[in-house]
Amino acid sequence: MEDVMQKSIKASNITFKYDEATIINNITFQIEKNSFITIIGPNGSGKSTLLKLLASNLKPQGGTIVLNDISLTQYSTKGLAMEMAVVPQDTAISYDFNVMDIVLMGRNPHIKRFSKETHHDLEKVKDAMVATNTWHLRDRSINEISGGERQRAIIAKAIAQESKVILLDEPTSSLDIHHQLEVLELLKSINKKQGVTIIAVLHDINLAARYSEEIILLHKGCLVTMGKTEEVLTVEALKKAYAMEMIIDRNPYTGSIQINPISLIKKSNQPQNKRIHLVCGGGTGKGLIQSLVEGGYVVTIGVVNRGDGDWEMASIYKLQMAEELPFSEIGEGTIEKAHRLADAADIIIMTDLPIGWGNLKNLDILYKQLKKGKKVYAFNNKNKFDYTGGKALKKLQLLKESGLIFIEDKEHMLHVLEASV
Ligand SMILES: Nc1ncnc2c1ncn2[C@@H]1O[C@H](COP(=O)(O)OP(=O)(O)OP(=O)(O)O)[C@@H](O)[C@H]1O
Repeated sequence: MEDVMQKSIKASNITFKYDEATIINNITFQIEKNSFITIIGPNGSGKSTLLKLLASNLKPQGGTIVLNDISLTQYSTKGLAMEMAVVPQDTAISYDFNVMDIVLMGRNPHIKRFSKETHHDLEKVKDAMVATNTWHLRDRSINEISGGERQRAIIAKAIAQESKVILLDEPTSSLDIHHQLEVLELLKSINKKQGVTIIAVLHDINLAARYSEEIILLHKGCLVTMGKTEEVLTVEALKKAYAMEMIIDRNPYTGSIQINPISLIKKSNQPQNKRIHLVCGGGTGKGLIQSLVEGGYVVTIGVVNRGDGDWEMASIYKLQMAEELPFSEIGEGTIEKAHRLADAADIIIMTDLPIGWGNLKNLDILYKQLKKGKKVYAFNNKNKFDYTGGKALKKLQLLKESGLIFIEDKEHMLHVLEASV
């Protein structure tokens, strides 16, 4: 019993259909009080429909939704409005009210029948309008302000309503980046300071990652996963929902996880099984790997250390690799594998990677292929190259004498490859 009381919302096996099409398919989840949760998923996955079900604007054909231990079906309109405010996706309003009148409507559940708003109601309205930066718009017609201003006004109405749950459908969709952050910061602050549960549909995964503590991930009306943001936003889960490869790292400024989608669409009229072996490491080859794979080349990698940026990118594309344990010196078996991969390649490229004692043997791969008469390219080093006290530089000199071709950067390399096809 105690457990149930803690839950703000409990949805059990909810199913919703439009005609014969199942839009929400047997979804079960619980949302704790004071949560900041976002619903994400690709277009048409059922996010808005789920929000409308939670708002009781739609009724599920199967399953139940319980708010604070009471089924949604038991609430009167006013009773539900005391508990829950809704900011819909479409904020267009057909009547020509001024902005303050609209925000004041948020106080309706609190105003007794046939009574007028009190000073307290007006104070609440003003507070909400100041917080959403709409107070200066109070006398303007709701239909004569911008879409972004209207969105903020509707959020002000929801805040003025003083309910313990606010549902929002894409609250930042028509806002510029400044107002997006302002609105999400505001929602975060009322979530933290006033304990208001925020449930928002967001299509921007990075904003969801930055602001929400928990995420519901939908795909074709089914729940892919739900849980703490960092646990839900995994490459696997996102791949399943969005049918795209993504790289996940951390935003160095905000510390929140950051999703970088990678397109896998291969161009058709492209190079035809030409094999390229890439000697890279430490993330110096990430961009090139992506461009080469998307360009239709068969790319092999190595030796790289497991877990580094290039290894991660190559793993996403499932490339053949000669890989070594993290921070380990290249072993005999691994270098042999790298030689075999390079033997099978038409072209060898070395990125702008630093060479230390651990990966010095990688230079031997280049030397062997030069001796075989293959084209071997190396990026002109912009960073420090030699961490072996001169040994790597000596080997580089030998490579130069053996015909190593230097290129400037990734774009230059792609240009050279294109010209040589
Ligand atoms: N009124 C309706 N009648 C019939 N089908 C509908 C209706 N509203 C939505 N749908 C369908 O239900 C599915 C889910 O729509 P929904 O708007 O919930 O998805 P969504 O994830 O919010 O999408 P988006 O990211 O594009 O806003 C879609 O296939 C949509 O075409």
